[in-house]
Amino acid sequence: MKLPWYYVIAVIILFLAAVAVFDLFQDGPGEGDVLYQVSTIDALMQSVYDGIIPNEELKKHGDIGIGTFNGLDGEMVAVDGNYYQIKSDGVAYPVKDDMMIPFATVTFFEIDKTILVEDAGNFTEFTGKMDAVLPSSNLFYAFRIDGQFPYIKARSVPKQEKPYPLLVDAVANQSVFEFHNVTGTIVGFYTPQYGKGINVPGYHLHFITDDRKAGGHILDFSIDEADVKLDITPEFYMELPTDGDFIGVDLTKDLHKELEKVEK
Ligand SMILES: CC(=O)[C@](C)(O)C(=O)O
Repeated sequence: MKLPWYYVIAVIILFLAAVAVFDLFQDGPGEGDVLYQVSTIDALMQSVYDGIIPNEELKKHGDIGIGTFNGLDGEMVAVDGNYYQIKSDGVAYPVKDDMMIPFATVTFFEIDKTILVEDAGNFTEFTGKMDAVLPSSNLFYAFRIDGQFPYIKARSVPKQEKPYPLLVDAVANQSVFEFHNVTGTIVGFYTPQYGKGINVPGYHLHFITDDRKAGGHILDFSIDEADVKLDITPEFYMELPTDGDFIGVDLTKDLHKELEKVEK
């Protein structure tokens, strides 16, 4: 018995609809929640600044993220699939596809949870409020916070020349930018304490203004009221250098004291 073509079409549509509805009621993270990382923070701390993949490759793995560029030339902010390089002049430049990346963390952002944060007077208070409501301190998360912020203190670092200095020495020449009552987007990641050495344990946040013209690596900030959009990223993929300074760098050291000087 040959079914009329419209019967077949109807069955296919019904099947696809059933799959879509089933997916909507699935708990937990969305599909493809992969955190994609280039190199490690402890390698960066020890001057591994030569890029290993071009930004054209990196952006295939995420539409939101943070990082830096070849020679430690500025701060990366990726949001809505647009990648920006905030240089030490404080200006956000579009990232060219051939720019090489030594360190970055990106993902395709899917909101799994929205957390209202109120009256966080500084980064430490923000951390305390978030730590109290995170689903678990054992998971990796991506964050996005759009809004107006009473205060943001951010930095960028100038391009370094070889022989490269340690990150803790490079940031001694950082440019610091202070924003007051500024509207924009904070993007970043939470790394569990067991991930130290791989990325910044706790919160690593970058900022870009609403007009996408300025920003940097967040050293301090405050929130009156904002929705923190959170993406649970249970899968982790890391791209490591197979040559250059990474091969011989000592990654057994405990650098948490140096990291505290660099990150905040
Ligand atoms: C260079 C910089 O500020 C980074 C990559 O965001 C960091 O070191 O955390």
